[in-house]
Amino acid sequence: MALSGVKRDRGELKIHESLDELCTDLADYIAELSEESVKERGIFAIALSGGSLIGFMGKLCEPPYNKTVDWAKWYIFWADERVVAKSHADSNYKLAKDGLLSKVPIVPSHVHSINDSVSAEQAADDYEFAIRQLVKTRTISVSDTSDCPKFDLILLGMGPDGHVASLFPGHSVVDEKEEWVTFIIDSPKPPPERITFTLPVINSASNVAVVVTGESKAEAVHLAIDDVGPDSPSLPARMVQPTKGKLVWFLDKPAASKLDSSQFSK
Ligand SMILES: O=C(O)[C@H](O)[C@@H](O)[C@H](O)[C@H](O)COP(=O)(O)O
Repeated sequence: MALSGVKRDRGELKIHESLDELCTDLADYIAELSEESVKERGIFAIALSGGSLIGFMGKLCEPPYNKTVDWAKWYIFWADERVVAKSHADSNYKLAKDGLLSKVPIVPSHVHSINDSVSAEQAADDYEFAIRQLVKTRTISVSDTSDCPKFDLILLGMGPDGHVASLFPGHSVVDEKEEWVTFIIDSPKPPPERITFTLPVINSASNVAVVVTGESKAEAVHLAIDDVGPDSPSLPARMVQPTKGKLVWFLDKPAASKLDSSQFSK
């Protein structure tokens, strides 16, 4: 059974005994949010990331979810994308297409991937423009407190350095406040050219889930969640603090192994 706890300002923590348990819990969580959102506004606007996340979402392609989720109402976006051709092995679009989107009946015109034939800067501008059009028509809701888009769900992974989306520690993109989508051409994790949602957009979402597994990330999980004091490095993952939305961490035991355990109950 998963351990869970709520940490003030750091959201809900769910710690799983096994990856299989984590995947089932994640599929349940996404399916429930999809149902709620479709009931409320007829649409589910979800932003994906790359990395191991897509593999962890695999159960959505299996019964019962493949038949019970209202896939026709899903609109797909990317919280970050590598600026490579959509057919390239590094493409987050390709990862999601092969691992999820091609296996469930999503409407092709609801899949909003980046323009991969222009520079990173242009791709970020084009993506922000596309999102602005969809906010205008309320395919994506709008935040009550800013003019930012309010995605129904943003799914993030986290690197061992504490990066989320393509917001890397110490990089100026972490401080971007004006743009919704920005770009980098010097990513420490290859490939170097990427576009990424900015923190104001991530923090305007109705729901944000960060999915993190493995011992190599335990220290960053600790720094992102525990009360570590002002002298500790402020990781991008720690800056994920939805203003009004709900934050949930999906962890396995190795990733959670350095967390202060006093916050959990069975
Ligand atoms: O495009 C990317 O590189 C990702 O979106 C990135 O932010 C990823 O989510 C983390 O690096 C975690 O990746 P893993 O789960 O594979 O470690």
